[in-house]
Amino acid sequence: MNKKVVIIGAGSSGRGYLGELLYLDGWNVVYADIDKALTDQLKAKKEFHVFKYSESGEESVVTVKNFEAVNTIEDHSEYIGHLADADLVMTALFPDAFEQAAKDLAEAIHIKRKKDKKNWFTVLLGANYVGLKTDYDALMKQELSDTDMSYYSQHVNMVESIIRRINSMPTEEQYTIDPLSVQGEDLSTLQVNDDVLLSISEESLPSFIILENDTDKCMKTKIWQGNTLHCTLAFMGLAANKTFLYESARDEYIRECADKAFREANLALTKLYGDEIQITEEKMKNTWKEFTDDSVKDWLIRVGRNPMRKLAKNDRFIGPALLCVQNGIMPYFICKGAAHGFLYENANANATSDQDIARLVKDIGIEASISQICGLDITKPDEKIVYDLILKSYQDIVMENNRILSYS
Ligand SMILES: NC(=O)c1ccc[n+]([C@@H]2O[C@H](COP(=O)([O-])OP(=O)(O)OC[C@H]3O[C@@H](n4cnc5c(N)ncnc54)[C@H](O)[C@@H]3O)[C@@H](O)[C@H]2O)c1
Ligand SMILES: O=P(O)(O)OC[C@@H](O)[C@@H](O)[C@H](O)[C@H](O)CO
Repeated sequence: MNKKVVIIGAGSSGRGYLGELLYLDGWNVVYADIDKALTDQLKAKKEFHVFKYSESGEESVVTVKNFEAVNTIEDHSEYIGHLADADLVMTALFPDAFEQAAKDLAEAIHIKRKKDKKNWFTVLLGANYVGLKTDYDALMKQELSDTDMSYYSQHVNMVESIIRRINSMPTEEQYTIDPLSVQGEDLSTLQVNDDVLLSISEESLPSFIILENDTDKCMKTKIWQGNTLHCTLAFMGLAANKTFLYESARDEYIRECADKAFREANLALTKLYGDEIQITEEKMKNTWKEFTDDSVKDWLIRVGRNPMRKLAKNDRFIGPALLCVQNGIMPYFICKGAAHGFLYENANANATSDQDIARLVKDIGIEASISQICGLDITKPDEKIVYDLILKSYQDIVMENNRILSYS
């Protein structure tokens, strides 16, 4: 009999990456999502398409079938029941959903403890987030009673994984074929911390898993340099009214800035992890080949989405910028990318100031906005350098924009 896996979060990564690989690997997948429109469509259509593009731009399409879908609110008890008897649970969520996911996992753990289930409960955590396991563990501690906590320590294994495949919303053409479709790369592996072997044997794991012994390093070297470059392209591209990532990467000036931001971050990370992670020119060339290619039409609004999260202290700009300063490296281009994030205007008129940084800057000023969003304490010398670099860069961009306007 096929084994059952529940994926919490059936978005681009949940269904378009994890779900697709699990389907090809023969697992019974249950998609659990809070978005009713999405779960209704998954229930009704019973299939979706994943458009994948290889490095050389070749397209392949997988039609994913044989799954169940539950809404985490409307079908709550059915959802918790699935969690409680799944062989494996995976998450593909943004940080603002971690707390709710922890509550739901705690409910399932309570049921398992009451039923005296002695089998291990394995949860593979997925998100672009440095400190993923530590923060989930803390959330679980908050949600569980003492008795459930003791069950948790003996029978629950929460393990970090690295969601790496770039997956985006469909193009208009793909949307017409299938509104549930996802477009992205064809990466067919998932890195998972080898702590997973505490609760599952290697043979019982999905075959596409690659075991890693230091996922914190994997996460930092992903978010604090790859995503730094990616988001610099997004913030600068959006400020220049571009739509797709490849357009931004083909702009010589933007590409140069993102390239230099990556190199600053890479240099800082080598101080942490040694020269073995130093980027080679060949790798850099491949990166630019990939990002200037227009096979995957990745939307800049997706890559730059939720700029406040991305400008937070532990994320893709301030994380590597502080590491640079601590190691005597000036994070000039990282801070330039960050500064462009403060221009981010959400096109949706109903967007809250939580989504619309430009509006917050108008309301409270750039200085307070940088301190508040980036969590920088200007009484600390290292943090003051990063704060100043972002502030000066922002002022420079605004002055330059005004100059262009006044001469045109
Ligand atoms: N898309 C990518 O290229 C990519 C690559 C690497 C990492 N990631 C990371 O993967 C995670 C998911 O990203 P995505 O691109 O799939 O986003 P997405 O917006 O496509 O999907 C997230 C899904 O989570 C659902 N959700 C929100 N709260 C929930 C809850 N409490 N319970 C269940 N479902 C809930 C949303 O309705 C949505 O369908 C993020 O942390 C992202 O940074 C994405
Ligand atoms: O998912 P976010 O919002 O944290 O970041 C947007 C993109 O940079 C990200 O999804 C990348 O596509 C991904 O991290 C590539 O592995």
